[in-house]
Amino acid sequence: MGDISEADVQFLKRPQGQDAQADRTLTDTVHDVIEQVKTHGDAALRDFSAKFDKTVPDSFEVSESEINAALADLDPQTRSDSEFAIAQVKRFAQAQLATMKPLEVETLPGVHLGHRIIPIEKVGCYVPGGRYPILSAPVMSIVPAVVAGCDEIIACLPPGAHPAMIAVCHLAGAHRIFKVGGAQAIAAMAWGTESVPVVDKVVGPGNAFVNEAKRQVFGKVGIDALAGPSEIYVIADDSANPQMLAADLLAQAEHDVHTRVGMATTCERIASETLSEIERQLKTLPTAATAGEAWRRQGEIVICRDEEQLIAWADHMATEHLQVHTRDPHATAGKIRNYGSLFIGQNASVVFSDKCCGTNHTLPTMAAARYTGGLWVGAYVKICTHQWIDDHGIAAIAEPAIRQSRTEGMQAHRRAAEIRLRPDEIEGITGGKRD
Ligand SMILES: NC(=O)c1ccc[n+]([C@@H]2O[C@H](COP(=O)([O-])OP(=O)(O)OC[C@H]3O[C@@H](n4cnc5c(N)ncnc54)[C@H](O)[C@@H]3O)[C@@H](O)[C@H]2O)c1
Ligand SMILES: N[C@H](CO)Cc1c[nH]c[nH+]1
Repeated sequence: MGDISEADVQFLKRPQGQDAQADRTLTDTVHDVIEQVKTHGDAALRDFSAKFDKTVPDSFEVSESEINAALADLDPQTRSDSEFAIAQVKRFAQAQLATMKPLEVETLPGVHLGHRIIPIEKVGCYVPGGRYPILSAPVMSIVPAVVAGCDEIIACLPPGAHPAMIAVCHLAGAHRIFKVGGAQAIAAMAWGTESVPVVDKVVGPGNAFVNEAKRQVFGKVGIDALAGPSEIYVIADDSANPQMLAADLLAQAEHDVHTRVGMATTCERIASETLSEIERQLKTLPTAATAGEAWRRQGEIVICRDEEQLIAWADHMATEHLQVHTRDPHATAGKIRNYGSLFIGQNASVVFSDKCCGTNHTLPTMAAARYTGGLWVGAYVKICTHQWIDDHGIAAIAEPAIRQSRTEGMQAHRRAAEIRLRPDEIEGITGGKRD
């Protein structure tokens, strides 16, 4: 398993290729945004807000009265649904945090090693808000930071975002909220401006500009993962329901014309029925302009020989969301390695995780699931090791360190080890005869 390519499977529908020129333009645009924000601070934020968001707020920071107004205007049912989502995400994050334990272990007599779990002090949560007011987005980025115990949690969202988004940022637990969007928000949180404070780590999903900016500021600040335009993949056998598959694929396709959606199946009937069903459902979908374009550009349907090939293909795609619609979905799921989050069986639609079931909806895209999972409470803490060595331990650990340092020609390292084993004997340090 593992080595599989497009030549091994049959395509009923292929996605269009990536546009390399568009990728280069994105990189250059974002580089310019970051440099301008780094050099000119708030003045650059004002320029980019005018250019990309067509609105410049009087103040980038959301005031207490704006928060209160946003809370007052929040429809009670919407508030209670958001509070439900907050509670669900909090419960799961708390349970996940409880699996992370501090460690103290004596690996040799006298050699004590351990780690502590330390919350990151300042985190910046990017809350996407360009196309849709995704009310669960602030919940996913902010609630785990609260659970982790971060001291300073700020949120940035586009200046045109719906006020309900501000209200949910507040309900989720953000300490300060800023109306700055896109790459300029990421640059502001990484480098700081007169209005926006520097953070230690930037988290959260966003469009291609936001993700390219996260990639470019990585190093100056930490980032969670690249969580770009949404993706969904479904693997299915002949037991699947094409109407459900089409509905799930279109649900992600409505995000963005860059959304990658696809399915692989061992059953040609399911493949062609899903293809027709997508076209049928698009006719009545109010967001068909975006969803239809995403499907035409990025949609794919693949036919695989058998379940083994289906699993190899899913691992090859390493998509953000992977739904498993087979007769024994738990057995199939247990064999898959690469996914941002796994949705096992027909009832587990991505839409539930998107909104409120409690797993985090911020997940790796662009095949980053090969090397990372999604945003979680663990992304807001550092696991930092420590050690202490008593007199028994010195005897066990110093000799190999001395020999290794000598072999490497690292004489200062050798001396620093030896002074602890034979304190009076080191020439050049304690006046002894040994060097
Ligand atoms: N992977 C995940 O976990 C996940 C979760 C939620 C949302 N998403 C994705 O987040 C994205 C949200 O995108 P969005 O656009 O609605 O909101 P967004 O907040 O990510 O981006 C809006 C910002 O983009 C900037 N922008 C717009 N056009 C620009 C241009 N031409 N040049 C430079 N900057 C520009 C603007 O400043 C604006 O504030 C979608 O692609 C969605 O699929 C992903
Ligand atoms: N599917 C997105 C993550 O890729 C999250 C989301 C929430 N609501 C709708 N979508």
